[in-house]
Amino acid sequence: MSVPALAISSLSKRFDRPVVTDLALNVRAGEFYALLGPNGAGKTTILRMVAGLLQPDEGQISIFGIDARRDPIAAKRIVAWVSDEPMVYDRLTPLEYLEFVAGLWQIDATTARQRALDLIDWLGLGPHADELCGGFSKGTLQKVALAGALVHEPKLIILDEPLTGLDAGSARQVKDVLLGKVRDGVTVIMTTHILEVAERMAERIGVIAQGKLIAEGTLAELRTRIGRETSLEEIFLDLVAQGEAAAAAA
Ligand SMILES: Nc1ncnc2c1ncn2[C@@H]1O[C@H](COP(=O)(O)OP(=O)(O)OP(=O)(O)O)[C@@H](O)[C@H]1O
Repeated sequence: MSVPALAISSLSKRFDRPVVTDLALNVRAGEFYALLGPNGAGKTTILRMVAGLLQPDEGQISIFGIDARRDPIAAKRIVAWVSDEPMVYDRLTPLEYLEFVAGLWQIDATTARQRALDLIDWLGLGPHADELCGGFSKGTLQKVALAGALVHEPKLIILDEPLTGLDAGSARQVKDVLLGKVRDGVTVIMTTHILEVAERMAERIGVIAQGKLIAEGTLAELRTRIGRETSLEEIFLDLVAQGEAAAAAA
């Protein structure tokens, strides 16, 4: 069996209260995995720990067999993190920004330019290629940030609500780029509140409530679990209600 893209075990994090508790989660290499859950369930906290941006209190995180807590630099080399708050340099154009990021990864200039131009093309950033990022709308910035996260050709792409604030055309471009990456063998893990996106794009869906994985599977498996032929929205609401009732009873 191939090494999983992500293997999390016994992961816990508390702030003023427990936010992630004894979490186990596995994502296969090459899989498109959607993480769903109500507001405040702990999705971003989990993904920030995976991306090495937040220190867990306990637990193990393995990324393609690399112990991400012990060797965070090796893990970061193969991971992309795209947050829902895009941060790019205002005084650079998308091309300059992408070449700058490629330079940080020590990618040679010719390869960097080609990758930057490809990403600009795939994400429909061509019309803005020579404008400064400082003047961009949130949606355009979101696409530049995504391009920046992909320039080192990561094996695992982690996205927190990547489609928020994007118009239909931009959302389509981002979805196409992500599906293209999965076709090329890259693993994608994404949080979303747009259930239709999870339904259409993800091979497996994990449902988080109160920092725990309360259900996981293909849409068909989740349907079987609640025993009704219904929409993902109904399945989601049912599972979350069950998870919260179980947590309250514990
Ligand atoms: N740095 C922090 N300090 C204190 N509490 C935090 C911090 N980061 C997150 N939290 C709390 O942890 C809980 C989980 O937050 P998190 O952002 O992980 O949830 P989420 O599932 O991503 O929610 P949403 O769907 O609303 O984005 C929330 O109650 C949040 O207020």
